[in-house]
Amino acid sequence: MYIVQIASECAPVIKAGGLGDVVYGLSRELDNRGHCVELILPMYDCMRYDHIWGMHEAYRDLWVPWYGGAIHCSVFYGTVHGVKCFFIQPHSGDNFFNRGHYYGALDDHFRFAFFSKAALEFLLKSNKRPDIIHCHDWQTGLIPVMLYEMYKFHGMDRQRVCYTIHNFKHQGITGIDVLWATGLNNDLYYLNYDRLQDNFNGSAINLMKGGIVYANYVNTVSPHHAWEARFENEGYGLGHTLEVHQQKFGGILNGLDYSIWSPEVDRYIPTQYGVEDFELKVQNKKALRERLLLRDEDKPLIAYIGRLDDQKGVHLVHHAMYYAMARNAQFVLLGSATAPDINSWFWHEKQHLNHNPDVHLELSFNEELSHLIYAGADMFVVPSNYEPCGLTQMIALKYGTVPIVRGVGGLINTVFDKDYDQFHRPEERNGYVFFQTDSSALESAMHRALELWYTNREGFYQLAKQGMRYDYSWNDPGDKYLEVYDFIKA
Ligand SMILES: Nc1ncnc2c1ncn2[C@@H]1O[C@H](COP(=O)(O)OP(=O)(O)O[C@H]2O[C@H](CO)[C@@H](O)[C@H](O)[C@H]2O)[C@@H](O)[C@H]1O
Repeated sequence: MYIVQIASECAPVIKAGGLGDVVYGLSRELDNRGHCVELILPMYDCMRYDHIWGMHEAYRDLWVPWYGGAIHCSVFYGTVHGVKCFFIQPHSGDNFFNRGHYYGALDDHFRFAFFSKAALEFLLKSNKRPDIIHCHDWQTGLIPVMLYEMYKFHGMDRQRVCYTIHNFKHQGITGIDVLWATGLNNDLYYLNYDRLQDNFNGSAINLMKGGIVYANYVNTVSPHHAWEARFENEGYGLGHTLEVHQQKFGGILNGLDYSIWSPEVDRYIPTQYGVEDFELKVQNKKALRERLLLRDEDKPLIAYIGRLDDQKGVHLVHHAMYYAMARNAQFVLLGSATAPDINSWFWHEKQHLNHNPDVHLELSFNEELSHLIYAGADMFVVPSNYEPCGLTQMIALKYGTVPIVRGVGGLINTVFDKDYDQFHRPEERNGYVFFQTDSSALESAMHRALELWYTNREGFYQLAKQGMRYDYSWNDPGDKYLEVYDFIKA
């Protein structure tokens, strides 16, 4: 099958979070199975060019219609660790992708609407006719809309779209100007409840809703979150739209690329290990402590890695840090915040705890360090408010780092409580789960994990090894996406 993925991220060249991992991992999986997979991405100034091989200009004069005129673009081609990628570079005063960051500009809706338009225009002009176009999140929500309302009439009538939602909170709610910019124009037609009109703001369009309405198949990234999005408030206002389109909506759990995320082959950790030689893991704990100048004593080490965002339950992350200290454990945090208040809160904490030999806050994005933390920590907290899938708990499991998670979204599909899980036998359980959003709920789960570490070390290691035996690779999700593609293919 010929599959083109269109997305705003692809790890490790462009990674702000889990979207990048998934776009890369799924593409590689499908490629390994013999399918032809190509990616179309924006050519950001700040992406990691050191991960692109053989970059060269592949299409010189791509003129992308935009408002009444057209924007001149070049398309570059290169491979990212084996995955074929096209990068779109517009030459215009708007500097859409030369902002020094991926997201967070005031004109983000225009930047990614332009990207969506340019990606389709590139497919059209270069005569690429994939069986499946797979696009992701609000940034590419307009792709199925433009495909079915415009490009279909220019010879792209056999392309089918799978649309994956990684985060319902960010939907791309914007004014009708975007319709005029992209040439969809007819605002009365699109500003309709059955099409792009936002479900709550009648004069705004919602790009994610457009993706849901027009795509041939829509999914979010775990079965439980698919349920939450429809029946609880986790669809952030799109619940009714999902209800209307329920026959083409589902949940497919993300996978992990174990050629990158496995302690047996990880290039970024000093000592590789697996279930059989689990005792070597402690060497990475030592290396992590050395690197972060933490005291080397017989104490458990608890970690958090992730965006510092309301979604991630930052108040509980903060609480976990102080609870760890109160329980004579160590805590390492690697995260970055985009919201100024959360950012300054954690910088303040960092200064306050700077000389504490049991805590380290690393407030940056650091892919290499994240590997050492997964390998070096004993426990890993994920106290999210909501979590469509969550990759960090799955990575932690693979590294024998016991996850302590809140029971929401994909966390509930992947972590099974050692003491209370009712659906898995004791030897299949792999972590700790709590449900409420208050600090005592978190404390009770952390307490159970710490007690096991302090009073029954062998039992704790046994639990860690049970986690390592789970297979959260792309094997199974790869099958599921291919079933979807087969089902919708023309
Ligand atoms: N400061 C930092 N330094 C280095 N690495 C860092 C880092 N902060 C985060 N990471 C890495 O980024 C990834 C984050 O994965 P998450 O599942 O938490 O994704 P996120 O919430 O961004 O994305 C959304 O999409 C993904 C993918 O579908 C869903 O799993 C998730 O639930 C949904 O919210 C992990 O690989 C993690 O190691």
